[in-house]
Amino acid sequence: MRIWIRFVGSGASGMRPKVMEALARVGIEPECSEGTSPLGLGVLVFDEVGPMTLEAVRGCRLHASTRVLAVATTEKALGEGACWRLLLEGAADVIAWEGAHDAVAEISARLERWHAVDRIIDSPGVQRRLVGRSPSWLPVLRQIVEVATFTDASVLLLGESGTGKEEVARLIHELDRRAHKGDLVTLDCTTVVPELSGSEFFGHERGAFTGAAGVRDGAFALSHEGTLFLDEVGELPLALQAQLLRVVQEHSYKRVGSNTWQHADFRLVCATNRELSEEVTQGSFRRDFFHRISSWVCRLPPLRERPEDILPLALHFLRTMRPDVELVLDPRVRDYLLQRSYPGNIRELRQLMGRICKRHVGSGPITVGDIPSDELPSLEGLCEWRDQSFARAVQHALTMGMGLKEIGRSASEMAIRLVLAEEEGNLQRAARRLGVTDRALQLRRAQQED
Ligand SMILES: Nc1ncnc2c1ncn2[C@@H]1O[C@H](COP(=O)(O)OP(=O)(O)OP(=O)(O)O)[C@@H](O)[C@H]1O
Repeated sequence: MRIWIRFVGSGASGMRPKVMEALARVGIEPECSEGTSPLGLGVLVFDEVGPMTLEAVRGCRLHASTRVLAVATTEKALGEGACWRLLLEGAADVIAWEGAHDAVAEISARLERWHAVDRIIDSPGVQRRLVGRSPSWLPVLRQIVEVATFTDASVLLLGESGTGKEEVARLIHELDRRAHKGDLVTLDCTTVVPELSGSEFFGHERGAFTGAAGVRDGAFALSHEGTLFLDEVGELPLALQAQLLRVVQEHSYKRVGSNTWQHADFRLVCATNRELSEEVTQGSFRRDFFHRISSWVCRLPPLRERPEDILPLALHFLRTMRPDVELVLDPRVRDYLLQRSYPGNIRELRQLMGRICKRHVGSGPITVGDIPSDELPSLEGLCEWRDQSFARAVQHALTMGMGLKEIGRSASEMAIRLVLAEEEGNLQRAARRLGVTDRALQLRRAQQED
């Protein structure tokens, strides 16, 4: 496992030999990252949460793949809310070296777990299914992978339509490590008919009701040792939520028309695009049921919060739709895809790429003529269309109290991130696209961290 380490402050630097030796004893030999941009997993040792420490933690946010464990030399350094500040600035966890029962064991346990999660994320199984490396998406994906692989917790997926909830449910099932894994059973709660819902969920005995000609297994039995995915769980009627309380908690239930308890061992994954906690407050969703389905809540970001993923997703869809040829996007099409809004999120982008693909002929780049005519911006609206999202972002920054310097810095930081994502981390190509030299781009990134 390759990790980096950085010491901030004289007190921390003074501890360097002691820390390095202790880590080496458990087989961790980190590379010192002073002056370079840290990439991947790492440890930041500091003696106080001052501007230098906060800036160093912030610098790690530049690469979505970087994860930093902040280690205070003393417990005192974490007083007065300092650890929360570090977390909010981007640290993945915070511990104190002194005062910890066994600091090295704690560091090593965390790094090993994060490393295992990152390896799973890099595996073809995950990469094929869920594309994206943006700073808004990667932490969410890490959570999903961790909870799916290392726990049996039920998961509640929240997110707008088309953000990938069903795709994530499939991944959770795939990553489940049970030895004799059962099936993934999906039940769309919008299609559950109240009169038949009992049978749908619990199954029924022969003759339980008119038309029940034979014994039938319900969703709980079918998902035994597997995963039960309740899609659109926000649509479940209140009365049905009450009926499901016991089985969701204790995993035992009775078939309709039977007095015998059955047991089903399933992982529950629920999804909704509704704000369930608000519905709980309003009384339109049961509080007790909400708590039982939400031992782990995961909010999938809308596509507008992960602009760096738009082009990688678009190229991924092109590859799946036209596996015979490596299609590329003309710069103006790239620009169009980045400027456009996607109320239907990833599904909308996928559909758009499907339409573009159908119009495209040959094996050359996709050009503006491949964009369906009803998708084109009107001439009058063209300037506005191009400027709107940028203006909105600047407006937001101003509302947040950011000044010209910070706005300029954030804009170039974003441009660098977008281009690096598009160019799959290739510095030379990114520098060419940004109109700067490789060296200038490297310096720019280093400055952003200092
Ligand atoms: N990260 C991703 N990488 C590649 N494809 C994705 C990704 N996320 C979603 N998709 C694709 O986008 C489409 C919509 O995803 P999905 O059906 O999972 O969304 P959803 O949130 O469940 O939508 P809804 O709430 O409308 O049911 C699917 O075709 C899915 O394969």
